[in-house]
This record gives sequence, C-alpha cells and structure tokens, in this order.
Amino acid sequence: MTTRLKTWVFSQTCEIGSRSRASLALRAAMAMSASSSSTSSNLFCTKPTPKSLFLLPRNPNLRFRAAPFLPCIRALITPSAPSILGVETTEEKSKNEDCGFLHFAKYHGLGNDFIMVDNRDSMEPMVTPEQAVKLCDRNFGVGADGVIFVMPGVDGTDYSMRIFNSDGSEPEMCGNGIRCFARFIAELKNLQGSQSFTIHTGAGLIVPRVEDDAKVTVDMGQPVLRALAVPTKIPANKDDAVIGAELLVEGKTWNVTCVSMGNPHCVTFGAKQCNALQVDDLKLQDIGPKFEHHEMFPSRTNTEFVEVISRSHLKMRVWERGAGATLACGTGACAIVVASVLEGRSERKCAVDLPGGLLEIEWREDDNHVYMTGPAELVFYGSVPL
Ligand SMILES: N[C@H](CCC[C@H](N)C(=O)O)C(=O)O
Repeated sequence: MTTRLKTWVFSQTCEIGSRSRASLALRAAMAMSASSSSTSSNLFCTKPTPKSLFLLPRNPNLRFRAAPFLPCIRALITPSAPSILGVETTEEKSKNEDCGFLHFAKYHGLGNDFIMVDNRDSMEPMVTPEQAVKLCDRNFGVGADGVIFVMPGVDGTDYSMRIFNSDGSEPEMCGNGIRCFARFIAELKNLQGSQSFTIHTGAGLIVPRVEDDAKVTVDMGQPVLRALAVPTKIPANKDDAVIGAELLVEGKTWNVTCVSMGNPHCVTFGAKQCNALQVDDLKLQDIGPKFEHHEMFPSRTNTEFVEVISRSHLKMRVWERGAGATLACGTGACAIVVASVLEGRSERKCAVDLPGGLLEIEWREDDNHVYMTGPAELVFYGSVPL
C-alpha cells in the first residue's frame, strides 16, 4: 500500500510561542513532502536529499497556523506513531524502520546538548555507538554532546533512558540529559503544566518533574562515596571514601574528592600549595584528559574544577568523560555540592555557576538525596539519513 502525501492546509498566522515549535515541525514536514514530490513515498521514506536535513533554527518570524501540529511533531520523530497521513499499514511500518532515516529533536540543558530519539518502540537503541559518534560530530554531523534514547519503562517505571556520549561510550546517567528527556516526553505527549516521570537509568530510578515555569526539578538519588563504587583506586582516607585526598597528575599534586552520581566524578578545589583555583584560567584541553584517563580511575572519570564564590555559590568548569569540555554537567554539579559539603566549604543548597548558566542544587539531609533544578530547551526538529 502506498500513501499519497496529502497537501498541507495551514494559514499564515498563529501566536508566536508554544505553537512556533509546531510550525517548525510543520515546515520540516512540508520540506520533506516537497523533497519527495513523488506520490509513491510516504513521509518517512523520502530519498535522503540535502533538503532532508531539516535543521530549522528557531525563527520568530515563522507565522503559520499549525492545524495538525501535534501529530506532525509525533509523525516526524516517532515513526511508529499513527502518521498524520493516515493509519499506517504494517507494510509502511516496516518500511519506516529500514528506510535509513533518523528523526530526532535537538535539546539542550544550559548548552549541554543532545540528539533526542523517540525509541519507545524498542529496548534496542535505534542508533549504534558508531553512528552516535558521527551524529555528534559538529562539522560532519548534527552536532551534540550525546544521543539520548527514550525507551520503554522497566519494572514498572514510565520510561527508560540510555545515552551514548559523543565518543560512543555509554555512561550510566546524565543530569542535563534527563531534564531534556522530561521536556521531550511532555512535548511528544502534549502534556501541559507540571508533570513527573519515573525513569529507569544506569544510575537506578531517577524522577524528573517538569514545573509550571518549564524548568525541570530532578531527584537525582543518593550520592555514592565508597571509593571502590565510584570507582577509584585512590586509597580511601575518610571511612571508605576519598575526601580531600592527594592525586598526582603529571607532576602536580591536586586535592580531590570522589563522588558517584551513578557516573564517576573527581572534584577538585585546586592543587596542593597553590592559591585558590581560578577556573577561568584553566586550560581544560590540556589538564582534562590527564584526569579522565588517569590510572586511578578504571572507568575513566568526569572531572570538575571548582571555585568557591560563597558558601552558597560555586563556580565550575568540567571536563566530561567521553565528551570533553562541555558548557554544563548536571551530575557534575550535584557531585561538587556533595564534595564541597564534605570538605566543609559550602552549605547543602548552592547555586552552581557553569559556562552555560546556573543550576540550583540541594543535597538534602533528611533523605540524603540530591535535587537539581534547571532549564531544558528544544532547539529544532530534524531528520538525517543514517
Ligand atoms: N559524560 C558523562 C555523561 C553525561 C553527564 C553530563 N552531561 C550531565 O549532564 O550529567 C559520563 O560519561 O559520565
């Protein structure tokens, strides 16, 4: 069965704001239909042409009345959903799966950016780690710090999350990514107002809540301090944790505290016998990899370099495992508040200042959970030949 592309009916006006996302997706669908003017192909199996790379930047001047805007969004990025072009036959569904196209939504959390894939149809990621590396390339691909898959829930959770870093490695958890995940789901399901979801991740159960102001608050669970569980081979110096211990990195001794938020973090407030760290002066490209690949971290590590502005305001630069210097790191921001409390440098509730913006972090004494609040933004919808 083939599906003729219906012509789109839309008018030239709509309020700018929440609908403009829909109009972006509508434009993409239009361009897709234009690029496959033939009547035989359906929306998902157009020939990959230059037009098939819909990287439509947010354009406030776009003025469309998006009539079927939600199905359009879903149809673009959820091949298995009933297409706006009519109910799919199983034949079309199978074509969708092997037509070599990936439909995605690009989101970022304070500039830490991700290709979001609606993978709710399968427990197998639609993209391999090797393809993720290509997709994340900022010159030859879409460009991102990672690819995140929205997958079916496990053991009663609403969803599961898997993520590939831009180097193709698979971390256990991603703080900025889980905020983007929550906003993406709310968009796909056209949910309004405050919503929370239970997400199965490599770090266990994580519960993000989309707030009325579109920020996302996440219960990031409990930090893990046991050295062998971070994991680190640095000898434990406080109970079975590594707190303010010494680590020799290329001839320089740094004071470090090691924390896992499901993924490993090495937090430092500076080197021994040196003045307080000025994080803006750091050459992350030089020092970052030396921590990431240090022999004391068998699974490599994320490394956060921290400046204490006040007892409730920390400034951080991060070199991420598998992604390098990023504009923000949610799990890292949680790890530095835990480390700074353990080293007596800050309160349990801090504003964490990152190159991409501010995160609010609280390590609550009553339940030992770390809570993170911050934004997550949709940038564009896209389709790319795999
Ligand atoms: N690169 C990290 C995963 C992403 C973490 C970061 N982007 C965040 O927001 O938590 C790792 O390999 O552990």
